Amino acid sequence: MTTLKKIHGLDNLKKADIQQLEAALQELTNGIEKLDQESISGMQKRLDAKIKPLRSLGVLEDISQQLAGIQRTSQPEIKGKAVLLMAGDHGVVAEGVSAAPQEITAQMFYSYLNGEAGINVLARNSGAKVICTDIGIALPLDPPELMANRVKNGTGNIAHGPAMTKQEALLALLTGAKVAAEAIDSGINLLATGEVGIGNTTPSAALISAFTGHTVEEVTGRGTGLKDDALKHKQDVIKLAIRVNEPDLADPLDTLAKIGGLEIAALAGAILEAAYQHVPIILDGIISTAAALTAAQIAPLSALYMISSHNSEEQGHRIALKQLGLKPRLDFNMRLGEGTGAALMFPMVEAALKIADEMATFESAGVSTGDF
Ligand SMILES: O=C(O)c1ccc[n+]([C@@H]2O[C@H](COP(=O)([O-])O)[C@@H](O)[C@H]2O)c1
Ligand SMILES: Cc1cc2nc[nH]c2cc1C
Repeated sequence: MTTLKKIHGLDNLKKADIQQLEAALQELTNGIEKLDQESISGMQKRLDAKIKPLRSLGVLEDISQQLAGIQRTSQPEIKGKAVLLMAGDHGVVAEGVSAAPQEITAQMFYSYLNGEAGINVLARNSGAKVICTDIGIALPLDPPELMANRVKNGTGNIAHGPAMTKQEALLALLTGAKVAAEAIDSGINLLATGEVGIGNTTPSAALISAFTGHTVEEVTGRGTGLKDDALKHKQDVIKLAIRVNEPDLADPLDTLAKIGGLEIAALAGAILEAAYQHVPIILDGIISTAAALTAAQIAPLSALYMISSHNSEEQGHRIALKQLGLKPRLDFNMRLGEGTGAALMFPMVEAALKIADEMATFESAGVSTGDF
């Protein structure tokens, strides 16, 4: 993995003050462009010449066109794939909002590094790397270098106060951007989002409720497996968190800092960086999509670079996708997170480009054309 010298004008994010971090984010968001329409039309022409009724490959054709628009060529290529897995803890677990104990975040982080978790298996299956970042685990890690990107040891308890300061949220976001930029610099040009963080379906639901206007009940699910009573309690905690913190909904960074999470901020930054660098990014489940919503609130054009994957069992995921103008493509009753749903989408994206590259045309195959 390469280490970039500068990220949006800054040499050392940790040493930057809030104005410098704000300026870097501004530079990042201002640089996100629309997709290239000429390349999209060029891809559509290529697809329309293939031996099939027009548009008969449906979503595969949509994906080919999106990739053409993103890469700004009618001949897009995938050179390398990676899941960016961000790990962070949540002070709100003290309220009993998760069925799992907090130490699992750190324990699972080692499993990812050892290549033995669900995401490692599915990423390997698709020939993708898993790039793991501790952005805010609560426990110390060994060796300490693993904590190089950590912003703080978990968020504050949002039932009592803000998750992060604005400076911490900016730092987490730009660190996520840096991780994405390093991956892209190493030759990766198809990214996917992944995360681990016990308790993180709580801030995800809070953000989705804040950004979509849907009720807390509509967007809150059972996470790792809460029973009925505990689900009702989780909803009450989320309502309390929104009441106590009074996020300024017109200011996405304020909302992210007050009721979000460190890994959510890092994923939002990674998504913005992917868009900035004309790289498509596949979204995983509810936490990834809460990050994507945050990114789209900061820079609406970033949504054009997102590819949806599955429909998480976690209530609220579909609502968040809809707000982004996306539909789930796989319905596998999954709710693991880590990027597992997104990793299943890698072969679909590659299949879409293979159609454009390998399928015969009416002319090359000598197949008759007609009104279809
Ligand atoms: O991706 C999803 O849609 C998803 C749905 C439910 C749970 N998770 C994972 O489970 C953890 C969060 O669940 P919880 O109950 O602790 O909030 C976190 O590590 C996520 O990766 C992930
Ligand atoms: C075991 C376990 C694995 C996970 N991976 C992502 N979130 C998780 C939560 C738990 C509880």
